[in-house]
Amino acid sequence: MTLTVDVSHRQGDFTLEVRFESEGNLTALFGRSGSGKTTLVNIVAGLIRPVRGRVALGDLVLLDSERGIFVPPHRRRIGYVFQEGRLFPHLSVRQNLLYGRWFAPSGERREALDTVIDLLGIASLLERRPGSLSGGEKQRVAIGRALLASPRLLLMDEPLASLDEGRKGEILPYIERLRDQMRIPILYVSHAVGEVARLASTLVLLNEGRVAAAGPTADIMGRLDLFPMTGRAEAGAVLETRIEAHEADYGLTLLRSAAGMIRVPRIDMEAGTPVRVRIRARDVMLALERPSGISALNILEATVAELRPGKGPIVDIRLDCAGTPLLARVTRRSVETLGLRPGLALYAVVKSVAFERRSIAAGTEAGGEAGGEAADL
Ligand SMILES: Nc1ncnc2c1ncn2[C@@H]1O[C@H](COP(=O)(O)OP(=O)(O)OP(=O)(O)O)[C@@H](O)[C@H]1O
Repeated sequence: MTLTVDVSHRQGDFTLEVRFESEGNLTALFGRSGSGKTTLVNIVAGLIRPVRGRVALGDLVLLDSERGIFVPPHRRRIGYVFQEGRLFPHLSVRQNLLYGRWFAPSGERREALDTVIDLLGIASLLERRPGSLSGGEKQRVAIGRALLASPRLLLMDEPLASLDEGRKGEILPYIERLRDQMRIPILYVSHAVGEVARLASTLVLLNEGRVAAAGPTADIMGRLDLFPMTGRAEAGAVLETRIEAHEADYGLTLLRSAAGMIRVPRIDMEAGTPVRVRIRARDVMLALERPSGISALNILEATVAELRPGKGPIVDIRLDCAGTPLLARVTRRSVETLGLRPGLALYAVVKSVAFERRSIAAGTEAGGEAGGEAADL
């Protein structure tokens, strides 16, 4: 279902001027603090009425200032998951979930309680009170409560921001299942690049209240000009791959991608499963000749597409690996020594151990039917 947003708004000194369309199952709004993400989400939810604009979900118009249409928030049937779960502390998990279902119009309670409990793995928590749950468990219950209201759209505003790394890793697979198995579009706010790279089918990059770029996640992540906005330190390319085979003796998995075969630590999923991997620019080495006698297992043929000097000694490089962008970060000295320039053919070298669990995830199919668990390395 297409989400169309075209709005203008002013609050204090801040101007929001945003326009995008997304057909992805999970659209991430990504940008620095103060770029306007929460304002935009609140406009979509109907909590803020913008000066001008249009918001539509498929054929359903939620806002159209020209035609005088403004569907009030409680009529939009939009689920909202906040940074902290906001569960009712005096109700059990089961009661919290049933409270969510109360908002679903009768006859449209399509998300059966058991399905949601199973999807989010919260069966063992049902009789507990929120006070005794971990942060990750609370968020899973909050997502469940939102789902049971049969929303047309799910808004998730930094749902993992209050969790530590371990808890984030615990909840990400559930969000992936939600994305792949439920037919509810998700608008997901984050300023964590790893999270967005893993989850988003479409990425909308906001900068100072405007759309700096919007499109498929891999395309946006592969653009050097956006590094200042996506964050230089964590920058990396996203590759869509499929499991080719497992090398049981070595505990490795072989992935097929347009850029070539890639070996990563074992992923417990069947051959053929789509898997998305993120290769950080700082984990990629370059060689003019095919290296031999080297421990790194991944050697990909590439052509230099673009060089962009960063601060100090660093140069960011976009490579073209059979049409797929890969990013590398080397020193200015290496650029000179190797004579790196656009058009030069070379080899990109990536260690298998550079692929940590958090940089690998079950990928999304175009139709959103992928399913599968996140890689369990
Ligand atoms: N009620 C308000 N009145 C005036 N200015 C506001 C109001 N609410 C937000 N702003 C300003 O609007 C801008 C965008 O804020 P917003 O919360 O949408 O950003 P954000 O991208 O969600 O940031 P963060 O990641 O920190 O949550 C900020 O400059 C903020 O100070």
